[in-house]
Amino acid sequence: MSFLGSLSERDRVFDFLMPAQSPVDVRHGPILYLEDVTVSFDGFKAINDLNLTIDDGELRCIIGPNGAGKTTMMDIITGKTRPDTGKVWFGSRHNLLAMNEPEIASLGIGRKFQKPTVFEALSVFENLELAMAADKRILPTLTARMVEPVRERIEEVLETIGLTELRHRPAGILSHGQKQWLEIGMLLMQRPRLLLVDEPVAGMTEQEMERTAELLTGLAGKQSVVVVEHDMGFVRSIARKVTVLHQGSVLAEGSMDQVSNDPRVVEVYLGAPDEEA
Ligand SMILES: Nc1ncnc2c1ncn2[C@@H]1O[C@H](COP(=O)(O)OP(=O)(O)OP(=O)(O)O)[C@@H](O)[C@H]1O
Repeated sequence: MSFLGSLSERDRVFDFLMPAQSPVDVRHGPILYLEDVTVSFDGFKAINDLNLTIDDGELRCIIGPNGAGKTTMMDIITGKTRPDTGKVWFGSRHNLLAMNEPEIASLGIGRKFQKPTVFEALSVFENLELAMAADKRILPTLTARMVEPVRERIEEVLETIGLTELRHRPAGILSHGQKQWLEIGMLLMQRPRLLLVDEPVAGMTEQEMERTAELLTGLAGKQSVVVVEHDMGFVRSIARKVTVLHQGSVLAEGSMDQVSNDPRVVEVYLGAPDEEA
């Protein structure tokens, strides 16, 4: 049966408009749970007995010096890197270590890499449309027969990312910040439960940073958001709970004030208080 034919057979139009197929169970605990996770590269422990929990709807900032293991941690959550030991669970139902990358993504874990990867020749709207289709080969068919729920979802996301006015402009003309928001929008099209965002404000203007802070804090609650960022001013502006990674483990965790006054954090990462600003 053709793709469009199959649509008429179904009581719902697109899977992306529905919650993740196998719901994440957070009734008795966090949405993300890492226990005693260790991974070595050629004998070097990039992640070393890491324990981390993220609550449903939480916005968590992860900071730490270069090489602390932040990227490797994200790679483990998304299934790109397999740990040597430990447990990684998404809610109480999904053991992420038993799943591959596409399976993990389909649970509703979206990852935003530092560099934006939008399709520059396509319009903002088309980029969102493209992100919606799990099978990108169906895009031409979809464009010709746009269904209302899809359009509504795109409009909703355009509003969230603040690009409604630019919806018909090619993504190539967007500023760096706008491209980053578009890419976040592309992830939102799939209604993720957990968003992992790597250095979202690198290269942004002050104004773009402020808008990004509003965007990310606005997303929290509806989904869980984990932000890895080096810009301490930005972290301070969005932070609720902050986790400091160092040598592959959690060095400190708490409010921004708590961690930035922790002498161990000052020593390995932030420097003397007067250098912090
Ligand atoms: N595939 C790999 N092979 C060998 N070593 C690796 C590999 N991936 C990461 N490492 C090492 O593991 C450590 C942690 O790296 P990671 O990129 O996770 O740190 P990070 O906290 O993200 O750093 P940054 O802030 O610079 O992005 C580093 O010492 C890095 O060199």
